[in-house]
Amino acid sequence: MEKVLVLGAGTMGSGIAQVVAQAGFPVVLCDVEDRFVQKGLSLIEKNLARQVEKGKMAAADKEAILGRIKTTTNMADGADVDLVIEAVIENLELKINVFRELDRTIRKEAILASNTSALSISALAAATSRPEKVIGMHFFNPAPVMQLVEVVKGSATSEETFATIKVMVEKLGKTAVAVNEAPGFIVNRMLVPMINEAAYILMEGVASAEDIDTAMKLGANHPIGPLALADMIGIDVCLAVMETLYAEFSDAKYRPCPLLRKLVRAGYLGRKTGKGFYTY
Ligand SMILES: CC(=O)CC(=O)SCCNC(=O)CCNC(=O)[C@H](O)C(C)(C)COP(=O)(O)OP(=O)(O)OC[C@H]1O[C@@H](n2cnc3c(N)ncnc32)[C@H](O)[C@@H]1OP(=O)(O)O
Ligand SMILES: NC(=O)C1=CN([C@@H]2O[C@H](COP(=O)(O)OP(=O)(O)OC[C@H]3O[C@@H](n4cnc5c(N)ncnc54)[C@H](O)[C@@H]3O)[C@@H](O)[C@H]2O)C=CC1
Repeated sequence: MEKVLVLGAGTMGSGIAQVVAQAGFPVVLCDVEDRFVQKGLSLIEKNLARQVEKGKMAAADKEAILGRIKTTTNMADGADVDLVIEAVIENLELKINVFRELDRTIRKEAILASNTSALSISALAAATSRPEKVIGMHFFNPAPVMQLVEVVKGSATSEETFATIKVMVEKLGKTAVAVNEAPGFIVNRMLVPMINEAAYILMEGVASAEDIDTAMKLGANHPIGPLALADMIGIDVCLAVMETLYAEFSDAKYRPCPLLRKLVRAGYLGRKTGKGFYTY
């Protein structure tokens, strides 16, 4: 693996680009508009500056990492990469279109990976002429901190592609777990229904947001409470995961909490919009 294109410079794309550049690989970071790319880049700069301030990183290393990140709004600037990590919004139709375009634009030898939270890798692969080179590479938020990457095999993913990505995950300093495609993979199938249940507890007036979060921090030793976590993930992403689980399993136990929908409709998506279950 020599060069990587990260598509989408939001919460995850920016964090993933940082991880890849920090591991020494050149990165092309692409989003649809320059202001989104610049926002992602400034997030990376802020994270690296914090590491320098804490004495955990040399200032020269920060500059070297930033020097490895090239920004663009034109996917074709990454045409010669070895790996694409797609991190655009969690919408199947959009991702299918993106994979169709990637397949046309990026050299045929490249692996096309998706950071999708819950969607079908096989559906994305079917939009390309190289389904054996399409795979899930699911990072966790915040990507620079969280150790896990779920490596998700779709119906057509080859063992060679899986092995290459597993080695890449190790080079990024992370731990891979192997997943045979299923809605929500491993973590989100358990974690997001828990967040959904916390939203129901709030909606039913059983407890306040603060008390729900305190309960799970002190009663279950979670690092942050489920509602604060939802704000960190993005309430739109949580809702999209629940909708995928509900539709794919056709099982009422995954029904999305109406409060999630109400917050998303209001534009209260969490930290990224300054308001969600909490105000920032
Ligand atoms: C939706 C999906 O598809 C999948 C998902 O991602 S689900 C979400 C998975 N993530 C989680 O469950 C996260 C749960 N929360 C946590 O683990 C912790 O609260 C946390 C790591 C996020 C923050 O830890 P904390 O102890 O509360 O705060 P803090 O002391 O400020 O941060 C700890 C470290 O993380 C770093 N950090 C925190 N937020 C960060 C961010 N957004 N980006 C980069 N680094 C960050 C801090 O700089 C700090 O680094 P050092 O140890 O090097 O100093
Ligand atoms: N937020 C989280 O905690 C996690 C999210 N994910 C997944 O990662 C993906 C991205 O999520 P976030 O970063 O949270 O979303 P986000 O909303 O923060 O960022 C998405 C970015 O994609 C851009 N985008 C949209 N269409 C595009 C296109 N055609 N080409 C290039 N860029 C495009 C948007 O402009 C935006 O900047 C989703 O699939 C999500 O489910 C995975 C792990 C954790």
